[in-house]
Amino acid sequence: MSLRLRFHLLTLFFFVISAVPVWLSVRTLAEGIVEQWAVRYAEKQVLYDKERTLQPILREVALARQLANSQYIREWSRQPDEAGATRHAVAEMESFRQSFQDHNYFVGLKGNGRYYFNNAQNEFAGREYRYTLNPKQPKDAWFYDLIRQGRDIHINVNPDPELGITKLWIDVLIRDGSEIVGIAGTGLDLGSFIGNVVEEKVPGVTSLFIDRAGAIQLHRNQALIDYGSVSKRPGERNTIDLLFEDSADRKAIYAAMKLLEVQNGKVVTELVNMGGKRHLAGLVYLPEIDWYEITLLDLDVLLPFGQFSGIILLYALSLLGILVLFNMTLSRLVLQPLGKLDAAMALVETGGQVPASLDQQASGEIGSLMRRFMQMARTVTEARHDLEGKVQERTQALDRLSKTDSLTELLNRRGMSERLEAELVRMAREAWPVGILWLDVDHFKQINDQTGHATGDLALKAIAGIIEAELRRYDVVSRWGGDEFLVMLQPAGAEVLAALGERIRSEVASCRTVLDPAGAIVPLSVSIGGALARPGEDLDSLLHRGDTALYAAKAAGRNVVRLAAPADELTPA
Ligand SMILES: Nc1nc2c(ncn2[C@@H]2O[C@H](COP(=O)(O)OP(=O)(O)OP(=O)(O)O)[C@@H](O)[C@H]2O)c(=O)[nH]1
Repeated sequence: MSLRLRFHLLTLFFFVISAVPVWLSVRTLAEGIVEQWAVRYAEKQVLYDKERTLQPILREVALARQLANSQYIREWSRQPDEAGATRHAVAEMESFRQSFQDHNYFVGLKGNGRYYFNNAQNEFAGREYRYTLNPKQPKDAWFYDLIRQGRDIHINVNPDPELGITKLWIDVLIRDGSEIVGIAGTGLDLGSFIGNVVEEKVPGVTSLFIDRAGAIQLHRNQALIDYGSVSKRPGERNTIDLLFEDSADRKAIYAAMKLLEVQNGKVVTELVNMGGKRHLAGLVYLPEIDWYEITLLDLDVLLPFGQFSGIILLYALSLLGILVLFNMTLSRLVLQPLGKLDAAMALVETGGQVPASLDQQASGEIGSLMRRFMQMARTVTEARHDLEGKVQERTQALDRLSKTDSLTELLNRRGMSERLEAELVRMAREAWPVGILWLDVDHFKQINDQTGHATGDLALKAIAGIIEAELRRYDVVSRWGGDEFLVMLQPAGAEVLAALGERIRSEVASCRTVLDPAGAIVPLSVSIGGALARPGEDLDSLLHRGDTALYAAKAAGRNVVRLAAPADELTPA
C-alpha cells in the first residue's frame, strides 16, 4: 500500500474517530442547553399558568364561600323544610347566581337531602329544588364523601346525570358551628375552562391538573379526566400513570408532588418520556385548590436538536478542510520530495547521474535526507568510477602478464604472435618489411644438467639482456619457449637480419657473466635462423621458414647464423 493511500486512509480514520466524540459532546452540550432553557421555560410557564388558572377559580371559590357562609343559607340548613327560610335562601342563591362566572349555583342540604340548582338561563326559576340526594345512589356519593372528608373547599370535575351536565364544580362546605350541614357552590363550564386553561396554545406546551392522589382533573383530552374522583377507590382513578409509560418517571412525579407539599411556591422539573418523546415536566402545587399543575414541554418540538446539526456540519466541513490542507501540505513537503528521491535512487541504481537540483527543493528533515542521499550518490558514483578504473588497470596488467614471460620479462609466445600478426597486416598495407631471427641456446640441456636449473635460468636471463641490448628501438624480442628466443625486426632487410643476428651470436658467445656454482664461467652460444617475410605471407609460413633456417644453423655445427633465402634455399650469413 502506497504512503499516499495510507495517509488518506489514516485521514479518514482520524476524521471518523474525532467526529464521534465531537458529535457526542456537541449533542450532550446541546441537550444541556436545551434542558437548561426548558427548565427556565417550564418554571415561568408553570407560574404563569398557575396565575391564569387560579384567578377565575379563586374568584369563584370566594363567592362560593360567601354563599356558604350566608346567614340565610345557614339558617335554612338548620330548618331546611321551613318555607320562609327556603324562600329567603333561594333569593340569596339567586343573587349569587348573577355574580358567579357561569351564572349558576347549587346547594345541597344534608338535613333533608334536597339539591337546589339554577343556571344562566334561569331555566329552573321557581323549580330550584331539582332532586333529593340519596346516600345509596353512587351518583350522589360525592356529596356524602365530601361531608365525610370534611374538606372545606373541594374542586371536582363531575358529570351530573340528573342535570345532564359536566362541570368543574367548586364545592364549599356549609357549617353550622362545627357541624357540616350542606354543600354550596357553582360549576364552571368544563369545555370553555379547558379551552382557556389547558388547551395547547403554544405548540409543544401542554398543561394538566391533578389532585393530590395523582388523579387527572383537567386535561385537554377529556377522556383522560378522572370524573368524580372524590368518590372513587384508588384503583379506579385515571391517574398520571396513564400518561407516563416509565415507572421511574411516575415515581419521580409522585416524589416531586410530595416535595412540593412542603416547599410551597416552588417549581420542580423532571425529564420524562411521553408517547416515546422526551418531555420536560414542570410541577407546581396550588394549595388554594389542593391541586397540582403539570406543564409538559415537548423538547423536540420546542427546541429540536436538529438546530444544532449546523454546528456539526460546520465542524465536519472545517475538519475536512483542515485534513485536505494537511494532506496537500504533506504531499508537497513529504510525498513529492520522497517521490523525487525514489526516482533519483532508481536512476543511481541503473548507473545514471542524480540531477544536481534535487536537494535544493526540500527543507527540514526531507531536505537533509536528500542532501545526504546526494552525497551518498556522489560517493557511490566516484567509487564506481574508481573501481572501473582499477578494474581496467588490473585487466590491462593481467593482459600484459598473460603476454609476458616471467623469467626474462620479455614478451612470451602469445604476446609475440599477436605483434607479429599485427605487423604482417601492417606490412601488407604499408610495404613495411618485417623479418625474424629465431635463436636457440646451444646444448642448454647440458648447462642445466651440469650447472643446475638456477644457473640455466641465469643463462637465459643473460642472453635475453644481450639480445635486448643489441636490438634497435623499434625491434621486438620475445622468449618463444624453453631456450628459444624470437626477434622481430621492422623494417628489416637481409643485411640487417644478418648483421643483427651475427652481433647477437657474437655477444652471447663472448658472454662471461654466467657462472656455475663453483664460480666458473659457463660458456654460452646460440644458433640463429633468420627469415624475411614475403609480401602477403602468413605468420605460420614465416615461422616455418625461420625454424628451417634455425635447424640449418644447428645442423651447421651451432653458434652460427643462417638466413632463409627468398626462394627458401638457405644462405650463409
Ligand atoms: N634452466 C632452465 N631450463 C629450461 C627452461 N626451459 C627449458 N629448459 C630446458 O632447456 C633444455 C632444452 O633442451 P633442448 O632444446 O632439448 O636441447 P639442447 O640441450 O639445447 O640442445 P640443442 O638445442 O640441440 O643445442 C631442456 O633440458 C629443458 O628442460 C627454463 O626456463 N630454465
